[in-house]
Amino acid sequence: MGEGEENVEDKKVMDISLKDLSRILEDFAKARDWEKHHSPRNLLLAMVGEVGELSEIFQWRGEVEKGLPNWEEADKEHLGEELSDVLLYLIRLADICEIDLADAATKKIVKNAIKYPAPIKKLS
Ligand SMILES: Nc1ccn([C@H]2C[C@H](O)[C@@H](COP(=O)(O)OP(=O)(O)OP(=O)(O)O)O2)c(=O)n1
Repeated sequence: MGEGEENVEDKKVMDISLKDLSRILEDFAKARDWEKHHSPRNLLLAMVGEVGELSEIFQWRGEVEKGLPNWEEADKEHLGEELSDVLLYLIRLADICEIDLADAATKKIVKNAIKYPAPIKKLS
């Protein structure tokens, strides 16, 4: 097990930065000599594959209620894993492309707020 991996597997992580996850994924790939496979295109295709696996969980279920009240715990756990696979490939893709994802996402939220201003609430 590489540096940082024990930490994320053994206890519930309440807060971790995108940068920390990036470094863990970099170490993970280095330890397995996978860096040669982690090209932007390969990572993008792997991520899209995981989006497909994520979609399969929702496929044929009909509309799903917020909080997934009627789901089995095992299905919720599976959902968490597929969401994580998408996130991890996205973070790795951004890192390999030398995009600071936290910075880019924060700037994009600001841009969205300018494009879609919230309606002004009247004082009553
Ligand atoms: N070359 C690789 C292969 C895997 N992973 C990591 C990123 C994902 O989080 C996870 C994906 O692993 P699998 O390809 O085994 O996919 P699943 O975990 O979805 O397994 P399965 O497809 O059997 O459900 O492993 C990676 O970084 N680089």
